[in-house]
Amino acid sequence: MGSLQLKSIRKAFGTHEVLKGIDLDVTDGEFVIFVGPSGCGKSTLLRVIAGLEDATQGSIRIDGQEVATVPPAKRGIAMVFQSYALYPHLTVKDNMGLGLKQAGAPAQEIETRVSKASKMLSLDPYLARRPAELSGGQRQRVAIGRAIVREPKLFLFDEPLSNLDAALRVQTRLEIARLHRELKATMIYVTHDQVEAMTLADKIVVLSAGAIEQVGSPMELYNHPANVFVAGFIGSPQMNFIDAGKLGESGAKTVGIRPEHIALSRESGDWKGKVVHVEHLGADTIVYMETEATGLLTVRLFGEHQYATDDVVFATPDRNSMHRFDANDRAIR
Ligand SMILES: Nc1ncnc2c1ncn2[C@@H]1O[C@H](COP(=O)(O)OP(=O)(O)OP(=O)(O)O)[C@@H](O)[C@H]1O
Repeated sequence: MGSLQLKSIRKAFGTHEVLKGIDLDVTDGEFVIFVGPSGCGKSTLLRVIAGLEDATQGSIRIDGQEVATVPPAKRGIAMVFQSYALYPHLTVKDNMGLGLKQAGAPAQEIETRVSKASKMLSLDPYLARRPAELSGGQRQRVAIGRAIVREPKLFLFDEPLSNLDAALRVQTRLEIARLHRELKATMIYVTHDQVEAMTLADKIVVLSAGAIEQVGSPMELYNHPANVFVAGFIGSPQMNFIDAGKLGESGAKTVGIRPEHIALSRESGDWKGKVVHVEHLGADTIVYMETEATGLLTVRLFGEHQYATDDVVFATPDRNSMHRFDANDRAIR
């Protein structure tokens, strides 16, 4: 079991309030991802859950039990850090078993659990090595293995893949998804990476300046962002925002349209403009254009296209996919 309830969590460092009243329910087995701009409080929230920081106020319940005053080691939590935090002088096997050993588990039990985790993570060939003799990806797997052997109620990950190169990030991301399926464990994960958030999460929590902007499944956030902040934060390239007045849209202040919901033509369309830059990504082409009606517009086209800077083009938005926001930047449903 591993459910988590946060109620009115506040955290201040001196007079600087970093978390401004966080309420969140995580159900057993859920994969929850915290995203938000740098400094919004993601890591602090994770550290408060782990007990590495004390909340200034609020309640934290794990499986219904208040843990705000329970020390980190007794919360049934295992945390995986970006920096791996392995002991350099211990072998992989001893690094993985250390937590259990310190908790006084019998040697046979440690052996069994380490062996099971090392098979899950394909670490068997490296058990006798020390961290310095491993690649970054292997070290991160050891750090994950060390968390698994403790059989925690909650796994907490703080940007675990950000020190890995792009290919290894993808591979490790798939491994974490598989582990989540196999372990059916509750996981809470902080990342900067949109793709990680969209592909791993059951539920994404979007934070800004210490408060929750929206909680929802990846597709809920993508299709129904609650406000301009979430609309601009989720999705890459970013949603286009256009002054509603310019489009003759009454009742809205801002209209949002995602780059993938705009069609381009050389002959005709709603907004005439000029291409200012083109990015050829192989599978996609990103066209940046300037139109009188909208200002700078980003358009994402599937496949290869021969548009070039200074071409005159017409953009047509898919009107059914437009988002409308009121004067308070809230979505109009
Ligand atoms: N120990 C501390 N003392 C004082 N201020 C702190 C401390 N830890 C964090 N902060 C401040 O709290 C705010 C939130 O920091 P936090 O690390 O939680 O943000 P984050 O969203 O994880 O950022 P990033 O994405 O850059 O890692 C920042 O303004 C940071 O400077």
